[in-house]
Amino acid sequence: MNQSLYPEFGVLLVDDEASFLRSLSITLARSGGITHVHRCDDSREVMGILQNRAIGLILLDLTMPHISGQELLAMITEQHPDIAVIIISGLNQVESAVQCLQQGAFDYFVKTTEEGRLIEGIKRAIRMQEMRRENQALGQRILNNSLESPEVFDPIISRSNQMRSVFQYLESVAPSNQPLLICGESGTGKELLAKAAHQLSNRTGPLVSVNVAGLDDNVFADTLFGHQRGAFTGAERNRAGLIEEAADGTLFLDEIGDLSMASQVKLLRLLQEGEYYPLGSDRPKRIRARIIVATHQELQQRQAEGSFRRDLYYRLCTHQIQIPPLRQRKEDLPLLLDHFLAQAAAELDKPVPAYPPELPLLLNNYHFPGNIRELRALVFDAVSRHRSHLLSMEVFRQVIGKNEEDGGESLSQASDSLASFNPEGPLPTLAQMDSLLVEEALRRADNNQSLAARLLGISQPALSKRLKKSRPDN
Ligand SMILES: Nc1ncnc2c1ncn2[C@@H]1O[C@H](COP(=O)(O)OP(=O)(O)OP(=O)(O)O)[C@@H](O)[C@H]1O
Repeated sequence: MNQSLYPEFGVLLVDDEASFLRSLSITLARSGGITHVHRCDDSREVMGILQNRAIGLILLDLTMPHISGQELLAMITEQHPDIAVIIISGLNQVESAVQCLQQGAFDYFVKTTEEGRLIEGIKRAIRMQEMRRENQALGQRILNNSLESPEVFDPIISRSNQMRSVFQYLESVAPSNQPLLICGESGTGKELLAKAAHQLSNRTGPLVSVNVAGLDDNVFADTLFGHQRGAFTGAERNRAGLIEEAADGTLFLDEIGDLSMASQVKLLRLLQEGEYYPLGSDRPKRIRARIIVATHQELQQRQAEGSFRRDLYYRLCTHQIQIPPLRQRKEDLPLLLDHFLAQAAAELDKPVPAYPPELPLLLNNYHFPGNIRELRALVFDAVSRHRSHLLSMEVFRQVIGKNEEDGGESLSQASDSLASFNPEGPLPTLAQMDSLLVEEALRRADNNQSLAARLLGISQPALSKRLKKSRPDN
């Protein structure tokens, strides 16, 4: 994608007055950053241009010699129904406006319309076209179950279908200029996905990342927008902000859920207007970076509490990805375990250790509150302490055992499971529950008694005693 051009598809301006075309293209570039523009001052050439160029939006005059705008509109909506048409007419007539809209025009403006309103209307049409194209691309990928650039996802180890859908979605929205919101618990790989999105966008500029949690509003503005010499005491030189550093690339704002209310207003304005002012400057600059934000917070809950702006949330969530936590994609555990063992061994300059067959079972029964980051840390710790040829389970047992003892998440998970009792059926007795739990633990532990005992929070001899009682043949 050519980064100096926006949007990704062409915008065709059609008017018999060449001077109007010139001034309109200047306005589009200056006030809307819309630069992917073709001009045509001869209505007879329009249909030929549509055959040869990838046009997504047409700004069409009505009164023209040879073929009138209204005739052209009829031809375009019939032969190219996927192209949006906005009428920009010298005539301020309700009747012709209504006719054009009925014929399929997206919007209708008169040439004297205030510039801001006109640009906003054109941007609305661009956004709609972008989303339509993304939807089509996504539908196609899901139907074919395909990825166009699978190599981009190589660093993200996964065989989960949920993650595959996330990758397909990411490929469809990566070329867009609209913001991308990545949500997911801490350690699920949000930053890795932001990197993949940047790579897929084929932008020529860099990926610039910043964690905005806890940034005071002035620091936030200075970091993003930069400042002019003399803007405040100590500002001895002009300094470019990260938005400028990320020009033609991607600006990744991590932990957006923790942004202060004052900074949320600044970010909203930036996204709405596409412009910002470096501190101390009264000359606006246009943003040329795509914005990706990530958070581990529930933004909808933060809105309800009043600590996250609703309008900002709606701006950010045009494209949204929810990464599932590791406990919901346990099929990834064996792959990740092997991946981190190899990585740790290489980094620590040791041979890749083998591990006892109980290890995957133990991991499989853990809820990983810290997700993949936690698994990675556990494996690195185990490999660094490892001496014999077989990896010791001790590191894993210490952490996993401690977490289970602390209750916390696992207690709430246990009560989630209880919620699955049929409220209208009879309640099982304690004795029945006792044996159900033991059976379930043995199933999950693949009949490994020491692991099953750990899952049940009892010692192995205690479990063995119960089993002897309930299954005297054992
Ligand atoms: N699917 C994966 N395959 C390989 N490594 C992964 C995967 N997911 C995450 N990781 C690794 O786990 C660690 C945490 O990932 P990352 O920093 O992307 O998570 P995050 O969701 O951004 O976390 P936080 O919310 O705390 O910022 C990194 O070392 C990353 O390389």
